[in-house]
Amino acid sequence: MIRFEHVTKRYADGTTAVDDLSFEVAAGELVTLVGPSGCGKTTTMKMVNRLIEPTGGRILLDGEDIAGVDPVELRRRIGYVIQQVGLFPHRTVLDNTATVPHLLGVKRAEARRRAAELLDLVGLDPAVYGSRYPEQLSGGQRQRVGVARALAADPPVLLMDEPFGAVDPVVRERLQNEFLKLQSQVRKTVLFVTHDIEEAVRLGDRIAVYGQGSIEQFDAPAVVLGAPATPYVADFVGADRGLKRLSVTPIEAGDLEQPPVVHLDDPMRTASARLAEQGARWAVVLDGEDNLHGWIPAGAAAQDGTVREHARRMEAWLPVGASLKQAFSTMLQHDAGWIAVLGEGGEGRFLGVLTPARLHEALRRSIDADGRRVSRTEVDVETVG
Ligand SMILES: Nc1ncnc2c1ncn2[C@@H]1O[C@H](COP(=O)(O)OP(=O)(O)OP(=O)(O)O)[C@@H](O)[C@H]1O
Repeated sequence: MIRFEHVTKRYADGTTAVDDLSFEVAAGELVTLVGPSGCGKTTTMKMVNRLIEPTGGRILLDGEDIAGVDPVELRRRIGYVIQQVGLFPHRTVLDNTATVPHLLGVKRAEARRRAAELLDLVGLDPAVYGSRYPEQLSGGQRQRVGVARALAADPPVLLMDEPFGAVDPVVRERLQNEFLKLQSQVRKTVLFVTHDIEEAVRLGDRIAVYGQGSIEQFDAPAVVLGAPATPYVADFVGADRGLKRLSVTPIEAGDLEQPPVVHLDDPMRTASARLAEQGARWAVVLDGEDNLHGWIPAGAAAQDGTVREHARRMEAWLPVGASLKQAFSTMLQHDAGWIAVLGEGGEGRFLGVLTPARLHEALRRSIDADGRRVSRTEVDVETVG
């Protein structure tokens, strides 16, 4: 969708901001450009909507060299969100959002109707906020209007330059989550500039880590964190990259342990025998439909009645595909030594359990797999103890 071919930008004073840059962003993909101040991120971005012209190479949009496209026409296909949103101070939130479609010839009523829908989509009730003026909004709300406005003309491409840079960390995280949800619905092709590696990792399908004017690594977040391509990237992503990586590494079925499983209607005698046979300290309890009910400790091995009378509920569970960070956090939240993992969507069947040891193994296996570019199931890890 967006393709950089050997793009260079040398400013008049001789500064080379971007040097022989080549990369591609697929349709519907969100790529974050991350790197220290002055490394050329904004220059890269502004070349896409021709606010800056490259001095070498070319940029293709949907296969078309943008050098031959009229800049005004080009910008209609590209939404642009920046840190200081630049809303019109004397226009209401609704009119701010409706401006571009209206300029493009959409009838005023229709443009306003669409603007109200978009405000809703970014989490601002149009009935409450639509008639306000920008100065009557918080910083986070202004950024949301900026995103709604950029989406108003329904462009296939979005350029976002530190859009959440000026709000406090809590609001920032909320905006990031909302934006991810929004992106899963609208699936724009997005180039997103940030200097914050956490933000880059959370949002990006892939990340471009910039050195000085060039890309040091262009990969999925988990790969950048698990297998940094150069010492520079390792240093940039930080010493705690293992911890950051937890949040971008999903739980896979192959990571799970299979404890003894009993059913609610099993006689206790059967359950006790199964626990003893496997030398287990607890078993997972499923109901008649094989859905997770809870667990039963070996200590409750009374011989009378059914499992139902002794089973305990289990709240610590996650769907497969949730992140290892969520798994760790769920363990801590429920003070649980393990969590149950269910099929897709969380309503699925019981797949197995994740223990701290298994979590650690999963992390090591996925780092190794990314480093060697093989699938996680192909990796064996040796464990200590
Ligand atoms: N108009 C200009 N003339 C000369 N040099 C420029 C110009 N604009 C940017 N530069 C230089 O080009 C380099 C890259 O700038 P750019 O704004 O792309 O960096 P950035 O990675 O976006 O930085 P930041 O995160 O601080 O915004 C910097 O060294 C900058 O000083």
